[in-house]
Amino acid sequence: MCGIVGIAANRGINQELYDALTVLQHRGQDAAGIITVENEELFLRKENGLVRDVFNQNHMVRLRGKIGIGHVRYPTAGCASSAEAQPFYVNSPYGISLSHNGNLTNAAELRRALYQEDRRHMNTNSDSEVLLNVLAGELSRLGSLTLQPDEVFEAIGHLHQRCRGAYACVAMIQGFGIVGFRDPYGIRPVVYGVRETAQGQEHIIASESVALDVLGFELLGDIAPGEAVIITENGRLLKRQCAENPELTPCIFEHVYLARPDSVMDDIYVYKARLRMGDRLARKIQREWPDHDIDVVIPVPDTSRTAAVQLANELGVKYREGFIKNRYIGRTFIMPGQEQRKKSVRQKLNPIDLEFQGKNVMLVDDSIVRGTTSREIIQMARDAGAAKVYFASAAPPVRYPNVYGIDMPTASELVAHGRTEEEVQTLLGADRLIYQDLEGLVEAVSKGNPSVSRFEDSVFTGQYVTQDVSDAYLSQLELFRSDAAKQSRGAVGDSKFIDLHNPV
Ligand SMILES: O=P(O)(O)OC[C@H]1O[C@H](OP(=O)(O)OP(=O)(O)O)[C@H](O)[C@@H]1O
Ligand SMILES: NC(=O)CC[C@H](N)C(=O)O
Ligand SMILES: [Mg+2]
Repeated sequence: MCGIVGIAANRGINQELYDALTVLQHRGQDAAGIITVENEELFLRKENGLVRDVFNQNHMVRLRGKIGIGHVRYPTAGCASSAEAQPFYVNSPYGISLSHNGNLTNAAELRRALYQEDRRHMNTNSDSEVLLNVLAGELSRLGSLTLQPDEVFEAIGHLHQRCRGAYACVAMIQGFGIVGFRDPYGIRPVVYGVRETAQGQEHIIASESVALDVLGFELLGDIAPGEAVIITENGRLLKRQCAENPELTPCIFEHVYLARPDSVMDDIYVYKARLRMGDRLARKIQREWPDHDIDVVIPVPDTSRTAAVQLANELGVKYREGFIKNRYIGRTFIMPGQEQRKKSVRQKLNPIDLEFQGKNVMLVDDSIVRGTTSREIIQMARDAGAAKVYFASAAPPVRYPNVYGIDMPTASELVAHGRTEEEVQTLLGADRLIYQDLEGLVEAVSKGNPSVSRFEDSVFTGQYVTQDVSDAYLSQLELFRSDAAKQSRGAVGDSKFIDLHNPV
């Protein structure tokens, strides 16, 4: 996942883009960027780091203009170099920049075709640069001197025919406006909204509705799978379905972990979906372990809190905040290397001993992925004096790699891959481990919008909705993106990179 935003307003939007990115920071902590345009001149600032570190006052005053787009990055392709921070920019045609959330599954083929057919050269391994060049290629074939909305819609229709995988995007086309679009399965989220001002309407496109709330925009809706939404420079909003067979299949993991609880996605309140995950999990415990001896339910902050509170309610057991989170440490799971992730769990969470001493505690997390957090936290609970340590996961076992914008490229790094639940329990050192069933999770999420009949749930099932993910593709991905591969290339961190980017 990454966070994307685009704003077209009647006054300077640098501060609002910045504010939107801070609200989307949970979607990517590695790099951030903003590009704006004024009088045909583009202004770009992007760098590795958190939003607050990337932009200083000098950068902000130089980001002039009433139209712009931004990005926070969590790399899932290429490497962590600042050269792959987004938005990406290409000068021809028109001057186009792009912020992308997701991951293409046919980036390598597209890259070859772009060189052979269009003589387009790319110097990074980022799939987002490929996507931008596909868009640029289509627009240069179709676009007239004064670009028309119909031409943009048609170009995006062609892009859908060529690109595979997940892409929720916002592009800025110099002299035209901004355009948001979403892949034909709608795997990653993207919404749009409007704000009335004395000077007329202003519009926003963003990954999550929470960015609209904070900036005072009214939510108009989600960009539908395959759809494109154009906001022209003079504030007109137009939308059109550009894909032939769109089918909404949103990523269910957004609801488990990725999104903020105060966002609404595809008409589903993430917060309520998480409450229902707690409900379903409680029911499973009541079914399978009616004579449980849990004294207290303790969440693993932050994301699991919502599910845990409901689980405790349903079970009629005390809910206690037994771990205090250091608010200055970000999300551990989306950190780039295993060493950093492991170290951060201990730095991030500290137990309050008296909530553990002599008690049978049930720790609740939203998910167990590599097992980094659960292993550490179970040991911390024991060290704090717990009599028994039970562990519950609001999601089913994560057993398969993700290829659509979550950096889980390697099956063998997933603690539940090829293991039974009992084996995972032993490995994590829990006295009992309970996972949510997939049916329970799907029910919890889809109840918010029963018209969503299918979710992208490959991390649990190994079934990939785009149907183009072969074993060879997965092996290739593992070869390039596993923790071990990144480590041996020295690709975690940025110190090796020079300015015209040389991938490692
Ligand atoms: O099994 P693992 O590989 O450890 O991954 C799962 C953990 O990572 C996430 O927490 P994270 O610290 O990223 O963020 P949070 O504070 O939002 O819960 C998630 O909420 C789980 O706690
Ligand atoms: N997580 C994402 O959405 C990442 C976008 C893109 N694939 C990148 O690596 O930059
Ligand atoms: Mg967590």
